Amino acid sequence: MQPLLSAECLSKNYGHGDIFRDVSFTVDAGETIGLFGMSGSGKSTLGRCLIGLERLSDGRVLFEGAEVSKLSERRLRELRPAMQMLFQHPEMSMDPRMRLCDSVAEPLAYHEGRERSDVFSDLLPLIAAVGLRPDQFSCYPNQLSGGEIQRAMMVKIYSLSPKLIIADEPTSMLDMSVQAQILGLMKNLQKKNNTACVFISHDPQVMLAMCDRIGVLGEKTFRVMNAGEFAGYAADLSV
Ligand SMILES: Nc1ncnc2c1ncn2[C@@H]1O[C@H](COP(=O)(O)OP(=O)(O)OP(=O)(O)O)[C@@H](O)[C@H]1O
Repeated sequence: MQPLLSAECLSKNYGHGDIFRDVSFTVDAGETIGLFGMSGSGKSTLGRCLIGLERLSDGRVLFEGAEVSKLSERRLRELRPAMQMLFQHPEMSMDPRMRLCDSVAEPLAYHEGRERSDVFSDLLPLIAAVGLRPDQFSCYPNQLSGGEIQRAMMVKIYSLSPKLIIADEPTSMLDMSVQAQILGLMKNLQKKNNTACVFISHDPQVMLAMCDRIGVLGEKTFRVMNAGEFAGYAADLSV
């Protein structure tokens, strides 16, 4: 079976030497693969390259067999709902002047050519699934907590039924108990929708809680480990 995503010999440099080099891995439908590495190792850059938000220096990314960098603007726009990104600072992905009901409904409304208010009523089951109340969506982003905005962000992203989510440290700004709740929600939604995920984090415990396999970005090296192997590697790091 063809993988959902194939990363083949990826390299990136900004003109001052490679940030990462020779990165290869695959992601199957419904699978979560971690990207782990120290600060500055290139995790976020790699995540952006995977879905065509940033240009690679070398190598190619195939999404459902099609090379992402060779897709036309139109095809990339059509594919956008299938490839979503969840960020560390969800408030930056929400327009501060827009009520949350409009923000979360906007992508699906745009994609399907419908009114936002019409789309919002379709999102009620998803809103319940992430543990929010519909009335909270009358608020502006600055009226909710970080955990609540990340939940609202999940409504916005999952409304598009993505096949792949690049989650870039989505819980690192949240306290431990809220972090555990959000990770649990992500796991449930992924399982229910068979969504694949590339989960970026520098926290070994989060990697082990979320990921089937983990790609470790080292000093110009990249190695994919299974969870057992990674647990041993992480234990050595903390000695
Ligand atoms: N647009 C850019 N232009 C030049 N250098 C960049 C750019 N974006 C990232 N970098 C550099 O690439 C390197 C990797 O950055 P990146 O943010 O991908 O690392 P990271 O592993 O996600 O780090 P962190 O865990 O601290 O978020 C850093 O040295 C950064 O300064």
